[in-house]
Amino acid sequence: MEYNKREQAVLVLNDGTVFYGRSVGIRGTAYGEICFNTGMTGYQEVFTDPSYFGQIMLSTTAHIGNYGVNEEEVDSDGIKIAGLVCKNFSFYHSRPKSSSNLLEYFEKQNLIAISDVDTRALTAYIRDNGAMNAIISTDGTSVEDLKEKLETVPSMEGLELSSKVSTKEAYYFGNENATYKVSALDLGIKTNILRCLAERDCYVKVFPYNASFEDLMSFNPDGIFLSNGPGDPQALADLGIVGVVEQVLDSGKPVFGICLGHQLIGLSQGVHTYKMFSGHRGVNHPVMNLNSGKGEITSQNHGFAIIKEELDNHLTLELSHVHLNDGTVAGMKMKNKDVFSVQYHPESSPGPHDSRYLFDDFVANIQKYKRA
Ligand SMILES: NC(=O)CC[C@H](N)C(=O)O
Repeated sequence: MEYNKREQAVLVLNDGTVFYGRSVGIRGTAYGEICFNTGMTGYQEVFTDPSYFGQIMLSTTAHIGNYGVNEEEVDSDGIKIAGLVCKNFSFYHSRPKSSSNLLEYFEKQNLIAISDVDTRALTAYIRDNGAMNAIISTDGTSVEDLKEKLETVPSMEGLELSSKVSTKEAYYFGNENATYKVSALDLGIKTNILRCLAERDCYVKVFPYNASFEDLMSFNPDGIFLSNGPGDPQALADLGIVGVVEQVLDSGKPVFGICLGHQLIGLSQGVHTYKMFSGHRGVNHPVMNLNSGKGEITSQNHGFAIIKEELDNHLTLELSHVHLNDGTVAGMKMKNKDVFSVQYHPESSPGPHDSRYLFDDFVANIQKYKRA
């Protein structure tokens, strides 16, 4: 359909603020927490990242869709965001490696999306007013009805969402003749993490979020990986998963945690998480590695974080990486164990590869463990 013939669409924020645009997905309404991602490229990886489940994605980059869709550039089995808000949506794309255009992809995957929104104003508004729920509608529902619906949408704080995106059955990833074996707890794992492990000679068995410690050990792993994922980490911990994490840390095997996995390691050691005023989502977040003294530009996607002060003089944990924009906890390690975790995304899909060394460090810990 011609661009200027697309139906009018509307976005309503929790506080009643309204923005208008045009529908560039299917007809309907979608709701969730609205969050902005500042990455200029990598939209398909972002849309399929399970950590975004339940969130309406606001893309600050001015163009979405211009390089189409490539079936290989996914981080899970399909789109995970609840809806999309963007400025210019491209109905035409140009790229030899693309298999279709973004509109067809949205239609196939049932995504509700609106374009032609003043995304600069909207981003500034959310940045100044903090994380909030929103609803977008492309089917003509009145603003009054949308406001009413919005009142019933739960806050992200207190929401457990790993159960909605985790695998139902355990599965294997990589080459079964690889040198190392890793058990991964899937709390909403991004496929590129599995690729990064497989590339480093690891054969991975991926377990559902509610796997027991015994399940994870049944693979006789040389190391354990705790994944990223959506929702409030405390709500997931309350399901009892924090007890499994504690057993994993006590096992003496090397452990690596990313994002939600990192937050769970903290919760298992008695430190707390909090909901950030405005999360970190993009591909240019500066982080300092306190051990090497080097900076790294990282890919990030989180709305919760570890309370930094609680790491001061902590019995078992110490700070290893700091976010240079706001000083928040970007990474930590256990004092007497080969256990470390980061709040950001070293698999960087999308994003710069500065932090891929963390996968090498994990494998080095695995080698050390196997030698001992
Ligand atoms: N990428 C992630 O794992 C996100 C973790 C958690 N859901 C947060 O928003 O902080």
